[in-house]
Amino acid sequence: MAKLLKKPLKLALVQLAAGADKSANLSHARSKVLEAASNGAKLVVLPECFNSPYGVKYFAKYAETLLPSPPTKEQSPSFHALSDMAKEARAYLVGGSIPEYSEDTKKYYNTNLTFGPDGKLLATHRKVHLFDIDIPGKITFRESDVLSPGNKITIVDLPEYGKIGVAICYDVRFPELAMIAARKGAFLLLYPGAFNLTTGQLHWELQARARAMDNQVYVGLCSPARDMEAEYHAWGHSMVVDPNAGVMAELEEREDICYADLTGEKIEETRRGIPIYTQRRFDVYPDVSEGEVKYEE
Ligand SMILES: NC(=O)CCC(=O)C(=O)O
Repeated sequence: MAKLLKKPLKLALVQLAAGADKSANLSHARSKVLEAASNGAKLVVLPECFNSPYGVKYFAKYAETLLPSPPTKEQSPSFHALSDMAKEARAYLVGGSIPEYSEDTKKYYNTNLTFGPDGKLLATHRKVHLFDIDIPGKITFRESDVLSPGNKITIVDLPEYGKIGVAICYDVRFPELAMIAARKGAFLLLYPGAFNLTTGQLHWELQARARAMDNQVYVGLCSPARDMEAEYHAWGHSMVVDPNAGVMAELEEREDICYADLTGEKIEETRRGIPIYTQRRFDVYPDVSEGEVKYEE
C-alpha cells in the first residue's frame, strides 16, 4: 500500500474571532498562526472569510484582486499577510478564504489561498458549491446573489508530507469532491467553513465524519469563533476526524486552536481493517475520479 502521509504531521485549526476591521483581523490571524506554529503545528488552517464578517452584503466591500499573481499589496493585503505568516511560522498555511474580485471575469468569488513554509503560493481554490439555502423560519442565505462558483477540485502537494484536498464549507456536502481528492491520493481533506446554528447542529459533525468514513482519510473543518453580536452566528466546533471516522479533537464555540497529530499508519490500519479501497466495483458503477474531472494539483 503506497504511503499517503509520509511522516507524522501536527495539524492546527485556528477558530478565529474576526470583526469588521480587516487589518485588525489580519494581525490577529498572524498572532494565532504563530501561536499554533510555536506549539509544533506544521500545517495551520484559518476559517472561511477570516478577514471580514461573513455575509452577502460584505463580499464586495471586502473583496481583493488576486490575479495576475502575485497581486500587489494594494490589490491584496490578505495575500501578502498570509504569505508572510506562513514564512514566519515556517508552516504550510491553508488561508481560510477571502472574498475575491476578478478583473478578468468581472465576478466575485469565495477564494482560498494556500501557502508553503517559504511563503510561496501553492494553490487557489474558489468555492465550487455556493451556499444557497432556505429553511423557513430558520435561515435563508444566498451567496449566489453576489458570488460566482469556482470550477475545479483542488489538491495541494505538501512535498515532505503528501497531498491534501482543499475546499470551502458548503463544498463539504458534495461527496464527489472529497472522493475524487481522496482517490487521487489526498491523506487529508480540509474545509475552512462557517456553518450556522441551524445546520451546524444538524450536519457539521455528520459531514466531517461521513467524508472521513467514506474515504478513510483525515478530515478537518475550521470555523470562525461564534459572535452573537454579528449578523451571522457561526457554529464553531472546529474539528479533526480520523480515517476511521472518530473525532480526534473538537473545540467549543469561542476562539481557540484545535490540534491533532496525524500519521500514515492510522490510514493504513483503517484501510487494512475495512478494505473498501480494494473492494470497489467499478464494473458495476463508474469511478467518479476518472474521466472528465476538472482538478488542479
Ligand atoms: N458558509 C457556508 O457555506 C455555510 C454552509 C452551511 O452552513 C451548510 O449547512 O452547509
